[in-house]
Amino acid sequence: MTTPDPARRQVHLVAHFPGVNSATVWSDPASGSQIDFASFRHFARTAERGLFDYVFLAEGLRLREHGGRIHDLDVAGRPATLAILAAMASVTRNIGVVGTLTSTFNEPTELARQLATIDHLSGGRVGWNVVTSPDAFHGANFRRGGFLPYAERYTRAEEFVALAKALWDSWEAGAILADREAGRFVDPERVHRVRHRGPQFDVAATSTVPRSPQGYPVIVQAGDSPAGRDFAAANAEIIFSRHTGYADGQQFYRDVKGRLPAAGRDEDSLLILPGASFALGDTDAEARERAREISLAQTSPQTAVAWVEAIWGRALPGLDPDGRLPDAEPGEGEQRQGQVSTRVEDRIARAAELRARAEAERLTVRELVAAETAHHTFVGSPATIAAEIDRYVQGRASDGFVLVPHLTPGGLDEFVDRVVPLLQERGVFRTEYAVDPVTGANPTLRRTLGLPEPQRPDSARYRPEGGPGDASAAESVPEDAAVPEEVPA
Ligand SMILES: Cc1cc2nc3c(=O)[nH]c(=O)nc-3n(C[C@H](O)[C@H](O)[C@H](O)COP(=O)(O)O)c2cc1C
Repeated sequence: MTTPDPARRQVHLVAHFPGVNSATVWSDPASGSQIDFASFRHFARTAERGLFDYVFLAEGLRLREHGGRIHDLDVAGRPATLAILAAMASVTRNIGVVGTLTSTFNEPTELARQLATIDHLSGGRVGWNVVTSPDAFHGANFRRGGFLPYAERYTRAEEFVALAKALWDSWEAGAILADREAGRFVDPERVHRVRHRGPQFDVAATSTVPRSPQGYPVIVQAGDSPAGRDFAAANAEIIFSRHTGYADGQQFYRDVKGRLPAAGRDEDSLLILPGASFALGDTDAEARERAREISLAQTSPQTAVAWVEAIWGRALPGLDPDGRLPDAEPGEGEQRQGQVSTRVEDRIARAAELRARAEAERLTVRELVAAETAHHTFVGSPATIAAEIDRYVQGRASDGFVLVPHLTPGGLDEFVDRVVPLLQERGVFRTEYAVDPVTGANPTLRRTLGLPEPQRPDSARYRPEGGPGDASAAESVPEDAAVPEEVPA
């Protein structure tokens, strides 16, 4: 084990709890529960043993459906994010805990309070992955039903995050006096009400929670459109991306980092971490064989048929997973709901492409689906995978990876045991967390990530005599600053 080499870009690693979905091999005898606390504890502690930056949860607000029925790969459930973050924080000490929570269906004051609370309980180790949620299928879960028009989802996200930050910043340092002699606990002059009027929210709120040890939770974003990228450049400190190819990753990296100067930010204030899966073996050949086995295990006969039906947009009764693709042409219906990746623009062209591949490679339906959905980013021996991760980071194709193992909860263990030491030997991965040598205090998540702590806005902005500050930023201001009656559009 060597110390990190300051001349080389450092790798960031995130552990994505796999739960149960189409990439998880739940039928493997080594697979455990996706909901028992023991699974979350094992996974979070393994990631902490591997000195990962944080452990991560995606969010699914509604069980997927296929052909109007619950899609079985979601039946096992998707437990709620905040409770799991708190639980994982309580059994770890230094690693960050980051959860996905939609800005489309939550309310800012309540969500800001929940996140700030866990940020305090964990010693400043929390992050929030702000997503805008995919569609009206999920929207039907909520009070207003339906969905927002696409563009409005990002304007709502902007307003949501601005309001959350105003609340998180609304307690000044030193607001808690705890002065026994004077009998004063809080200095009310230093706790500011936030008055916000905007197209999405009209709120007069006070935060019930002081600023956290890292200021406020780290903001993560996952969304790929130009609007999503602009939102990230203005608001996020991390992007969870889908761009796992090397050249594609470099292009995405340049694009997003190129948007930062317009937002007054520098390159290192935003980290780009694509999702990645891996198949390890003692040798590269053994790893390739293992990757093939995993893809086949991920594609049960039922999964293969459901995948083809989702592309074909219709039920295909009698389709043999060990036989050929159907002769019938695709329909126009939506067979699958709640899964963005199965939507197809031109079904007939896609069907022709699949038929051509199956014929050329002499593949059965199941083999074809396994080949089409195989998405291991890293396949090889520990040395090969460590070298590959290092290449991506030095080549600015990413700042590291969000690793998604195929087994819950033990799928990360071999990566921690076999690949992490090799990254450390290369001098590109930490060999310890930055625990305070005097107090023993844990590092905040921002510190672990090497991100600057957010500066609290100048207190003058919070006082009537200081004026409202920048009027263009006055959509979300403390109530005791002058607030315009109407927020300019
Ligand atoms: C890598 C990645 C992960 C995502 N994870 C989630 C998730 O866990 N839950 C969710 O509701 N949406 C998730 N989304 C969806 C985004 O929030 C967003 O709704 C979607 O990508 C459409 O926005 P876009 O057009 O800007 O990409 C994810 C998107 C990406 C790219």
